[in-house]
This record gives sequence, C-alpha cells and structure tokens, in this order.
Amino acid sequence: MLAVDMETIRKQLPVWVEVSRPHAAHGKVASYIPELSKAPADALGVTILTKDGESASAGDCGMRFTLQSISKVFTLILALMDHGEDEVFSKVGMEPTGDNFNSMLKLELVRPGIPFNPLINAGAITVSSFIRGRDPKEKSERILQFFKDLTGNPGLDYDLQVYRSESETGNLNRSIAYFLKENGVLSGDVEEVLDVYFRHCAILADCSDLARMGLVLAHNGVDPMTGQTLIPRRYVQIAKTFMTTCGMYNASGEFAIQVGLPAKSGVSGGILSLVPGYCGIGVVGPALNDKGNSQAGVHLMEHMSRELDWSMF
Ligand SMILES: NC(=O)CC[C@H](N)C(=O)O
Repeated sequence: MLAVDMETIRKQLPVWVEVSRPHAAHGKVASYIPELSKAPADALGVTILTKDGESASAGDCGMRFTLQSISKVFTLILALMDHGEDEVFSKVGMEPTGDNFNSMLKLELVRPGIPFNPLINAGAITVSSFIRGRDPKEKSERILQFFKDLTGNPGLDYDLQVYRSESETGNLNRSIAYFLKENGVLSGDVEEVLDVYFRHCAILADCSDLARMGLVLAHNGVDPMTGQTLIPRRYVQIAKTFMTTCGMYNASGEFAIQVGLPAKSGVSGGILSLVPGYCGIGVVGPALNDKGNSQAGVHLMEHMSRELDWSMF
C-alpha cells in the first residue's frame, strides 16, 4: 500500500467519482424487486474510514439504500457466533459457484445438495435459519441490533417498502427455500426463515455505515472507535475469505485481480470493502453490470485500488 495521507485522498476522491460516474450508463438498476427500480441510475458515492477516525467522502455518499446481499456477510457471522463452525458448515459449503447469485442449478446437480457458499441466495437463506431467537421477530431484532452495533448507528432501520416488495415478488427465493426444506437442508418454517432473510436484506444504510462495518472487519472484529470486540477474530477471517472468493458473485475472480480486496456487493448497488489493518470502504452506485455488481462502483474500486496500491496480492 502507498503511504498516501488522508488529505490527498480527500482531494482526489471527488475527481475519481466523476471519472467513474459515466460508467453507470452501461449498467441497469435492478428491477426484479420492483421497489429497487426507483433508485437514481447515475448516482455514485463513496466513504473511506480509517482506524484513526479519519474519513473521506465524495459524490452521493449520503444516499440511503438497502443492504441486500451485503447483509449476508454479517448474518453468516451472527450464525457462526450462535452455533459455531461445525454446525453452520454442515449445511453450507465453502466454494464459489461460478453461477448467478440466485441460481439453484448446483443444488440438484452436485451432491450432497447443500448450498455452495453462504453468500449466494441459497446459502444465505440457509444461514438465516441458523439465527437464534424465539420467533422471526426476535431473530430479526437480533440481526438489526448486530448491524446497529457494527455501524455505531442506533437509528438503523428497515426500508419496509423494499421489504414488502421483495416479500411479495420473491418467488425464486421461495422456490430455493422450499427445495432446501424438502432436502433437509433448511430446518424450521420456510416462510418464517424467508421473512428473516427478506428483512435483513431490506436494512437501510449509507456509505458511511458500510465503511464503519468494513472497518470492524479490517480490524479483525474490534471496533477501533470504541475498542470493543464485536466479532471473534476467527469469524472475521472466515467472512473476509468468503468476501474474497465469493463476495462479488461470479465476478469475484476478476475483482480479485483488478481490485484485490475483500468485498461484498448487493443488488441495490452497494459495495462494502476494506483494506486490512487500514480502512473500511462503502460505495453505492445503483446501476448494475450483467453480474449484478455496481457498474460505476466497481470501476471506482478499481481506480482507487490502482491509485493507492491497495491490492493485497
Ligand atoms: N444479490 C443480492 O443482493 C440479492 C439479495 C436479494 N434480496 C435477493 O434475494 O435476491
């Protein structure tokens, strides 16, 4: 990593955002969850937050969006904290798929029929079934509280319109979940598990919330702002590894080469990333490329990583 001071990054960031923003024109805002289609296609924002509490932001960094698949990293961590590695990984694998995030192809093709990893929909829905709580309400409250702790933002809440929109139209996720139930992968009531899943996907955040969560991962589970350990180090290690191998869906290999950082994207256009030991990064750009990652956001991540020599490899 180049030793570049935050002052320089602060000056450059607005320029880099405007270089990347036009790339949004090659992408499309997700519409399979109808409510998401309302997002502005040309928005692009970024926040970088270091362990010393220094930050740099540019573009539409204040825009709020739903976490979607970004939440999967942290529900995995919570499930691991609730049940441990052996139990969770008896039902979810550790390998990238090379397929779309919502594909069910390999569930039938490859024995033993457990989801390949926790960051595809099948895996994340299975992980949602591992969250402890008396009922879906308590499970969802525990998840939301975990996100409040991770972001240091007690005001964090759901976008209920996005939640309802996905819950009403999520037939593919429903079929995945029932298929998993039929095969003994998913335990509990399928609709209740889906409710927990749809809710955590609909948690609203902005770039600074993502950067703060990324910073906790960059610091092996300790929030450098408070000194509090929020996640055991081993589970951060597992999460960062999955982010590197599967975090950008079936474009994770290319992202590792072009950016070289652990990252997780979501269909509302968010990308959470981090430079280990240094900073958390939050990016949003709702227009997506054909793999479902933010078109301009990925461009911006590539640009920043090159300029600042961030690649871990
Ligand atoms: N890639 C994503 O962000 C997917 C999350 C979304 N809620 C879904 O299940 O389809």
